[in-house]
Amino acid sequence: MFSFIKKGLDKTLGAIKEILPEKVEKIDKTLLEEILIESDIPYELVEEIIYYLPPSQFVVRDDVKRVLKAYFKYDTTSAQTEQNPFVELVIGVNGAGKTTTIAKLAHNYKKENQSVLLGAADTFRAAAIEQLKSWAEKIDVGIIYTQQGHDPSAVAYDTISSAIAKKIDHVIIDTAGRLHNQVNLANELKKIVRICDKALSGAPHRKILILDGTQGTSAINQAKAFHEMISIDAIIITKLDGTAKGGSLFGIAKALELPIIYVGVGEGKDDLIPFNSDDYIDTILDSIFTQTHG
Ligand SMILES: Nc1nc2c(ncn2[C@@H]2O[C@H](COP(=O)(O)OP(=O)(O)OP(=O)(O)O)[C@@H](O)[C@H]2O)c(=O)[nH]1
Repeated sequence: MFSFIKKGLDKTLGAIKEILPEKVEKIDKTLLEEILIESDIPYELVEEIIYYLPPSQFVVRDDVKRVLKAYFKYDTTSAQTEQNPFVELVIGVNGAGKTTTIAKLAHNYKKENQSVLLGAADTFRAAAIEQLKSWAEKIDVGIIYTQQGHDPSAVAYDTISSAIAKKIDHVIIDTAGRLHNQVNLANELKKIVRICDKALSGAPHRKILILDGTQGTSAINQAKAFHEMISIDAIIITKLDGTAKGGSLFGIAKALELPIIYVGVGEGKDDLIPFNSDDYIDTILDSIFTQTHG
């Protein structure tokens, strides 16, 4: 797992190495500040991190770790997936990596010998339905879909009902990332949430927001808008492998006060790894300090 997060942070670690070619035992806070800014931690946060460090000009690994770790206090290590079916609603703007992430998530569950049914409730674009169908085939899981333009809530309802009838463990429902306008989108998402609850009281059990990690801090505003619409439960950051902005996770965790549950580190079905803030922070600190973790 450790090497997996390293794969996702490869470009970020490369950028750190440009600033700091040799690892150090103690780091000058001015240099640390530069590294944190370069990895796309929002500036106010960098200032805050520096403020919470000991007053001396040079700081050691443990000092930095303690301060960085505090930003991930919302993380949960285990998912509350005891409900059957466990219903997840996946939300995010087009291109964030929603479809791919749904496939990866489904593949993960399958690897744990759990059954999965997908619901193609992004009925706004025909391509979205086709793309999810093609992934469902590739990873060999069932999918409920309808024609473009049909009611997405009906798809959500049918998917959950079908999963209950077939005793399926996991339902993952795709949603539209964009409609004609923002109000329509909000209304549609709220309706889907209501209808899920009608199909199975308490569903959806987890509303997951997909954020593109290459967008850095600008993803935060997007996330806030979705959070206001339907109150998100957890975040997945995609394309961490494609960016040198690996530090943006601090900004996202702090601004949204939500757990980051997985990160996407590639385009394949196995490229979704559970997010562990200790591994993430240690991997970054390993590229700065000679002292190893543990
Ligand atoms: N490198 C990398 N690429 C990713 C990752 N996740 C998704 N992608 C790519 O990002 C692109 C968009 O992903 P989609 O899953 O189609 O995104 P979407 O949000 O469903 O977007 P629409 O299909 O436009 O609604 C695709 O080319 C994916 O292969 C990731 O973790 N790493």
